[in-house]
Order: sequence, then C-alpha cells, then structure tokens
Amino acid sequence: MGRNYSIGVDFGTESARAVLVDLESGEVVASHVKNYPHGVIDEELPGLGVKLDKDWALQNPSDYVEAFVIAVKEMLKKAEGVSPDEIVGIGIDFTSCTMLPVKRDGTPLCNLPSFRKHPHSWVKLWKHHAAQKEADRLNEVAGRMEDSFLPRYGGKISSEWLIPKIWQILNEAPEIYDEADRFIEAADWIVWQLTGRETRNTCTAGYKALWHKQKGFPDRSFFRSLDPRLENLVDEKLSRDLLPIGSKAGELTREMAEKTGLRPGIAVAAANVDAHVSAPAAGVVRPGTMLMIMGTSTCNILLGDEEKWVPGMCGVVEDGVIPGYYGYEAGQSAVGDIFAWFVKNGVPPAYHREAQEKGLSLHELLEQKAERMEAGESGLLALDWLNGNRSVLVDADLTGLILGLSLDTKPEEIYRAWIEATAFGQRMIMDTFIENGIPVDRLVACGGLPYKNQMLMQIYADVLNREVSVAAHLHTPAVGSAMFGAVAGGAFRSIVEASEKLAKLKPERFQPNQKNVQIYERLYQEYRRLHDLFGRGGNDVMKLLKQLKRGRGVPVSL
Ligand SMILES: Nc1ncnc2c1ncn2[C@@H]1O[C@H](COP(=O)(O)OP(=O)(O)O)[C@@H](O)[C@H]1O
Ligand SMILES: O=C(CO)[C@H](O)[C@H](O)COP(=O)(O)O
Repeated sequence: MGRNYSIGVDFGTESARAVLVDLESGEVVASHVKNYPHGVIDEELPGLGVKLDKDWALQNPSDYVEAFVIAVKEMLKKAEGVSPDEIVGIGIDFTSCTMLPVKRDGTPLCNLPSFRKHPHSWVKLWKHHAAQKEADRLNEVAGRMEDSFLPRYGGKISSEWLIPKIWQILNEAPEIYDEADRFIEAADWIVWQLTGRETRNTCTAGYKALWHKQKGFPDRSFFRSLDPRLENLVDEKLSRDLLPIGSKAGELTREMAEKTGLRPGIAVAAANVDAHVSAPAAGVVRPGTMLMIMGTSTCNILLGDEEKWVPGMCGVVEDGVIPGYYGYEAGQSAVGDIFAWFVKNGVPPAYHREAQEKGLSLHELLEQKAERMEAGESGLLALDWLNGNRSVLVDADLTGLILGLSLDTKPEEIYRAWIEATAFGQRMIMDTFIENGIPVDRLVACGGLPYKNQMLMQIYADVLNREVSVAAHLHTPAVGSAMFGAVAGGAFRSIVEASEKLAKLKPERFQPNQKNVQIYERLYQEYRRLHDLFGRGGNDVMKLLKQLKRGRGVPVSL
C-alpha cells in the first residue's frame, strides 16, 4: 500500500499554484506556479482593441483551464516516485467574487464569437470596481428592508460582490444578461470543468451572494425592488442547490485526466475561496486567532461561536470557514498591489541601477534601505486606499493619501509609509472586531508577503502590538485546498482532523518592539483621525476628485 497524497490548486490574481501534499507528513512534495497568459485585463480586451473604462478588472476563463493543466502536469513531473493512483483528492480555491456569465453547458459567453468583443461577457475579477453605483443602490434598498441582511455584511455590500456585478451587466448590457443561462463564481466554474457537472458551494454563496444557512437567499421581492428584471435571478441564473465546504463535488473527468496525467475518477472537492481555505492550513480552526492572508490584497479570517454584527466586515457565515463555527471575513482591497504600484511608478533610474548591480529586486532594495530607518523617521503618514477601502468603510470610491512629503523625502521613506499605512488599516480591522465582541488574542500570517518582506512583518507586529506567527507552508491556500481535497476523498473525517495533522507554523515569530509600539500607537491615533475625516463623510474631496477623473463633472451632491 503506497502513501496517500492530495492536490490543492490555488487560483490567485495573477497565477495558479498547484501543490501535492503528503497526507502522512504534511509536506509539500512538489509544486508548480503558472501565470495566467492574459493576467489581469484592465485596459483593453486582449488583441481586440476594445478599451475598458476605469475601475474595470477582467480575466480570460481559458487562462484558468490552461493554468490548471500546466501547473498540475509540471507539478507531477517534479513529484518523483509518486504514482497518480496514490492521489486521493483534488481541492481548488479561487479569488472571489470572481464571476462570469455562461451558457447552460458552461461555455463562457466571451468564448462565443458574437460576444467576444463585449467586455461584459468576460470574467469580472474580484477587484472589478465598476459596479459601485449598483452596490450603492442595493445598500439603499436593503437598508429599508425589515430584518435586513446588511448587518451580517458589516452594514454594506461591496461592489466586489456578486449581485452588484450581475446588476451592472443587466444595466449596461441587457443582451448579455439575457443570453447568460447562468452566472457563476469562477471557483464553481473550474470545478465544473474538472468534473463535468455544475455545482455551487456554500462559501461563495454565503460571503458573496447574500445566502444564509437558515434563511437562504433574500426573497424575490427584494430582487424585484432592485429591478423587476432581477426578480427570478436566483432560480433562473444561480442555484439554491449548494454543497457544503469539504463535500465532494464530483470526480475528475477522463478528458481532464488525460490532459494532466492524473487518474480519472479522483474526488474533487466543492469549490472554496482562497482566504477561507487558508485557515485550516495555518492551523486556524478555533476562535481567538486572526488570520491575515497577505498578498495582492489582504483578507482576514476569524472564527466565533456566535453570529455577531461587526461594522464594515465583509461577512459572517455559519460554517463558512470551519464547520461548527461562524466564520468572519474582512479585508483590504490593496496591500501588495500598492507596493507594486509604487515600485512601478515611483522609483528613480538610480535605484533601478543600484538594484541591478546588487542583484536585488526593487522591493528588496527598498526594504534594505527602509529597514535602517526608525519608526516615524520618514515624517510620513498615509491612507492605504489606492484600491478603495474594503473594511471597515466598504467604499471603493475612496483613494490614497500621503501626508508629510517634503523636498528631501526619499523613495524608501514613501515605500515604508505605504507599508505602515497597510498595517494601520489592519489595526482598524482588528480593533473593530475587538470593539464588537470578537476577541483577537493571536495573529497568524500567510500569503506571499510574510515570506518576501521581513521588515513588513516586524512593522505589523509593532503596529498591531501582537505576536505574529507565520504559516510554514509558502503556498498556504493551495495546501488548505489539498486538505479539503483529502476530506472529499475520504482520507480524513473532517477538515479539523486534516488541519490538526497537517497544519504547520514557522518556529520563529515576530515580537512587538515596545519602543516602536509607542510611536506607532501615536501615529495610529492620527491615522484614525484621517481615516474618519476622509472616509466617514467629514471631507468628500476624494469622491469629488474621482468623479472629475471619470469625466463626470462636479456632482450636485458634493
Ligand atoms: N519584497 C516584497 N515586499 C513587499 N511586497 C512584495 C515584495 N515582492 C512582491 N511583493 C508584492 O507581493 C504581491 C503578490 O503577493 P502574492 O501573495 O505572491 O500573490 P497573490 O496575492 O496574487 O496570491 C504583489 O502585489 C507584489 O507587489
Ligand atoms: O476577496 C477575496 C476573498 O474573499 C479575494 O479572493 C482576495 O481579496 C484576492 O486575493 P489575493 O490578494 O490573494 O489575490
């Protein structure tokens, strides 16, 4: 009898990673990352000359299938001595809400020649922010409902979630809305491509599509009051038939097995979300620990015994992360993306030369220079809203701000200020949970950033004034997906059992440095004042600027 293995595939913003996990030792025995050929499409439809408006972010669904096939095939090549017969399950996780319109057989509308040139037929990526108008209107209508679902979503639905995105399609391209037999999360769509059958999962339904374990979806009357054409959306184009996380969605088709080198019939787990699958992989299976999944954006996951309403959180869903607990989600729409933007746009040629001479990336060079500085030494304080604010303000129209610039400000000082700003944003989220009765005793970090930038992690420990542990698995979400794959394949009775056996943290932890804690505490008070002034209506200048940038003139309301 050979060993048992499970495959996890994490579909991130830019790439998909496949890992093969040994279910005895918990080790990742092989992995492979495949970038999406078309990446994030935010300027023009590839090769079609169709320009996109601001705030759009699309993807090509064919990239997901290609990335899955190549990542798994290459991973298997590296897994010497492992037979496909020893692989018991496959789990996948995806960014969310990343959604697409498809025909009844799963064909994406953007793959049909007649719709190829229409941006609304493509995948809307999680960070597509052009449905803010629909989100605002939805929040207004939901705010007037009796027994509204809004408190379960922190008081506001984000433009990143499913219903605003679908409504934007209906408003701007009714022909695409009519032609779509189904609207589906990319997570469920890829499971469909693997198993040959359409399934839906409770995680994305709960966090992104307003579904509640006891109450189901909001009533038809709610959808009708948004727009009469949406009245039967759930029955006509979504589904009430949902699989709980950890269950088996189906088995790998012969066609997919041939393409990847896997065995047909392997159990495929119900789809899941990147942030949520990371919890068991990082050992977060009980209340009290806040998980930070830190990459392009940061997602937070926290468990509780009760359903509490926390302003500005993304959502609370019973059994949404770990069965038996209420799973809370919050997050920041841009973190690594801010550093990427700065490295791309804000670094002078001399720094590029220096980085090249030293064999460092620009991030590494800036980290080296910035870590020599004391907390507060840059004289800068920033608001980290370069991609809007997901938690706790839930407003995609907010923008970034940097205060304290002078003629002697250096690039590394600005780089450090952006990192500090994202840490202050995390502190706002953590404090909001604590103030609303959800304790945070420990922090665990995963995602790409904790492995890439040690200075950043120390700043987080200092700003949050908590010890920060780091998950040992570099590809934490993929490992979490492999755990769900193993549960679906029958290797474990539950995801908690899989986590207890396989989750690992790094032995070293980041401890708060008390001198920095004091300085950052003072700066955080100022961050909160700026946050509330610009984010809670004290000064709407960011919205005015955004409206002018969109070419819509000065709005009457501002
Ligand atoms: N040394 C670094 N320090 C800080 N950020 C970095 C560094 N290197 C890369 N990044 C940022 O990491 C982000 C990617 O994070 P990662 O977790 O790998 O991907 P994803 O979020 O897509 O899963 C990018 O936004 C990039 O700007
Ligand atoms: O909202 C999400 C999860 O609920 C997104 O999936 C997430 O923010 C994107 O993740 P990443 O930054 O790792 O690409």
